[in-house]
Amino acid sequence: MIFLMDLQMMVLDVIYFIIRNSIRVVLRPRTKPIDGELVLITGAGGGLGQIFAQEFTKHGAEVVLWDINTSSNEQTAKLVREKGGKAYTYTVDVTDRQDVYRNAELVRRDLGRDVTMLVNNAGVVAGERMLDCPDEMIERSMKVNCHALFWTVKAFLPQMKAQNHGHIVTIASVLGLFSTACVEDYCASKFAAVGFHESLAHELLADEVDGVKTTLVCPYIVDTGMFDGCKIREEVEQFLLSPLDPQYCVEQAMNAILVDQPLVCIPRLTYLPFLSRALLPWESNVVTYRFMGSDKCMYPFIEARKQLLLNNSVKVE
Ligand SMILES: NC(=O)C1=CN([C@@H]2O[C@H](COP(=O)(O)OP(=O)(O)OC[C@H]3O[C@@H](n4cnc5c(N)ncnc54)[C@H](OP(=O)(O)O)[C@@H]3O)[C@@H](O)[C@H]2O)C=CC1
Ligand SMILES: CC1=C(/C=C/C(C)=C/C=C/C(C)=C/C=O)C(C)(C)CCC1
Repeated sequence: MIFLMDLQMMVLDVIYFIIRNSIRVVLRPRTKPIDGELVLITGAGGGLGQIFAQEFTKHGAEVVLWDINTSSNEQTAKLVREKGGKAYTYTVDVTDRQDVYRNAELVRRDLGRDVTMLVNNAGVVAGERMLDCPDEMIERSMKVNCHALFWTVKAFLPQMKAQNHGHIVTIASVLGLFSTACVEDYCASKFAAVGFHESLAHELLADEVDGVKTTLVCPYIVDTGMFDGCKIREEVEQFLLSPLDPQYCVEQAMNAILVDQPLVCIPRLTYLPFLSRALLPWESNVVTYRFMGSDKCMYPFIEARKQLLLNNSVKVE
């Protein structure tokens, strides 16, 4: 009897959330205020990190900027301060867990308060075909895109849980939900990041830590330079899916974060290949990939990276 009542409640809840989320696509729910929050962004010196820092500042939050590259990180801080915001910079290699724990402690001591929002944004890609890819590059992708999530979450989640207040944001990728050829290191690490994030979100809910929110951000190609050269079929790119403007991508991510949305794919159209991967036979997906030119979309990207490396080594010599 209790089982049947639970089943009925569950079905009603499922229907309620489908309707609620469909309405939310049209009528955006009210955004939460984040003035006074302390937001830590990793990879803050990069394309998206720099814009995230400015967007969080616009909403009144203070930002702690972590990057392995001191000068680009300082550049982000400068942009934040020019906008009247408060930024604190730390040079951190997120793959080095002792460096992460040490700097987390430093942040706590320097600022005398806890980080309340963590944006795991640092990311890398090898940009080599599987068999040409040096082992160290594969390891680096796994360490930056996946292992680092464990270290930063271990460093900052305990205080969020203690206060029952916080937000963990993971910048993954659509390539963490479906894959394509020649980015094995990246796909493996981003699928892992998605798995990590979702399991953590379930853990928080199972433990009834309802004040710590989670948002998984999965963007398509963004024009930051990271995937320069990556190209699908011209007609599809032109009429359906062009690379995202970084500012647009971050604004969409912010919209999701500020309404505590658990998952956002940017643009929305990329939910489709995610669904078709799960629902259609493998071969059906393969023919779709061929038609859309997404089977070989990384070929020009890898060529461009090779060219870049060649030019750089020529310059060094
Ligand atoms: N660009 C795209 O097409 C897409 C990107 N994404 C994801 O968005 C995120 C941001 O990407 P984007 O801004 O384009 O990339 P960028 O390369 O512009 O920025 C990444 C930043 O992370 C830093 N970083 C790299 N390794 C470490 C490390 N070990 N410790 C600390 N910081 C590190 C980089 O420093 P340095 O420059 O010195 O290497 C760089 O400043 C990534 O997670 C990426 O995977 C998702 C979908 C699409
Ligand atoms: C595979 C695939 C597509 C192309 C996806 C591409 C090209 C994604 C690139 C993503 C990047 C570079 C993410 C970085 O994090 C389409 C056209 C959506 C159609 C269906 C399958």
